[in-house]
Amino acid sequence: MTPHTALTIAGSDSGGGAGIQADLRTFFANGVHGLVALTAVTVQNSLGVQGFTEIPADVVCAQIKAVASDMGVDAAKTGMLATAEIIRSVAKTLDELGLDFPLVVDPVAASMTGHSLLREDALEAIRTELFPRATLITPNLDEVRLLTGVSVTDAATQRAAAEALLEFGSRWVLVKGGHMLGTSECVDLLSDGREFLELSGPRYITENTHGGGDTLASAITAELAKGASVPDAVAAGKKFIERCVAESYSLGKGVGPVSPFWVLDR
Ligand SMILES: Nc1ncnc2c1ncn2[C@@H]1O[C@H](COP(=O)(O)OP(=O)(O)O)[C@@H](O)[C@H]1O
Ligand SMILES: Cc1ncc(COP(=O)(O)OP(=O)(O)O)c(N)n1
Repeated sequence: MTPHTALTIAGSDSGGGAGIQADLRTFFANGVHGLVALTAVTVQNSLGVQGFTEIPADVVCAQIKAVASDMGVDAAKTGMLATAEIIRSVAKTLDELGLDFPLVVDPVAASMTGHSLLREDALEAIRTELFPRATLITPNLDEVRLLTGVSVTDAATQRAAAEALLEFGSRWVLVKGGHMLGTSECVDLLSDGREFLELSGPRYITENTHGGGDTLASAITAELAKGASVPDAVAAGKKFIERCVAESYSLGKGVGPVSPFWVLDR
């Protein structure tokens, strides 16, 4: 049987923990065929990002058009987009394609080691060009602060952040709570402005969470590709990432990756 398809528009991580590497294995683990539009090649390992080179915007868009026109796209996600020019071109290409599939926008601004993954002005371009086209946006708390100025420290500020982010035009927002300090639970807040759904799970004690945001967003995208509603897709994605964090491992001298290997025993 031909599987559903999910497209990732994102950068490559030479360390294999995040970016398209994380997206493709998550798509596979969730039973969808992964398609790729590569935006940048990063030089990185467990200690951080040493640099990156972006792919020309017309080549990024040519990849999207090539797979969409031939294979079809059931859902798409964006990760590292590198430059404002790439972001504007991707938005235009999605419009040309009619954007008739769900779009998950993970507004990746920096690696968890603090290295920027965007050139100047690019986060603003994600906000203005992609958020209004997004089915769901999935910022972490650093990205929430950069985008809205809201510092999330508890449930009330998490809700205020969700409301502020929805003003930018996405249909749904997931304010991820992985970086909330002093909590024994990891609570992600999903909202469309009417419903506010708290997705709560145990906080595992580990430093090795590289690729966590990418893995969650691509697990959600895979579920959307198969036809799930946004709340069901996010609930499934949260279960998937929890297990990946629980089984994360050390690799290299710095931050290790979340683990997809448990799916082999399913
Ligand atoms: N230590 C942890 N234990 C369990 N789940 C976690 C942990 N850290 C992050 N998560 C979950 O992983 C996902 C990614 O969250 P977060 O770390 O906030 O974003 P990002 O990886 O983009 O920085 C969220 O669903 C979050 O709740
Ligand atoms: C190519 C690439 N894309 C995304 C990231 C971000 O990954 P990470 O630093 O692990 O942050 P989260 O996955 O936790 O958001 C990256 N480093 N490289």
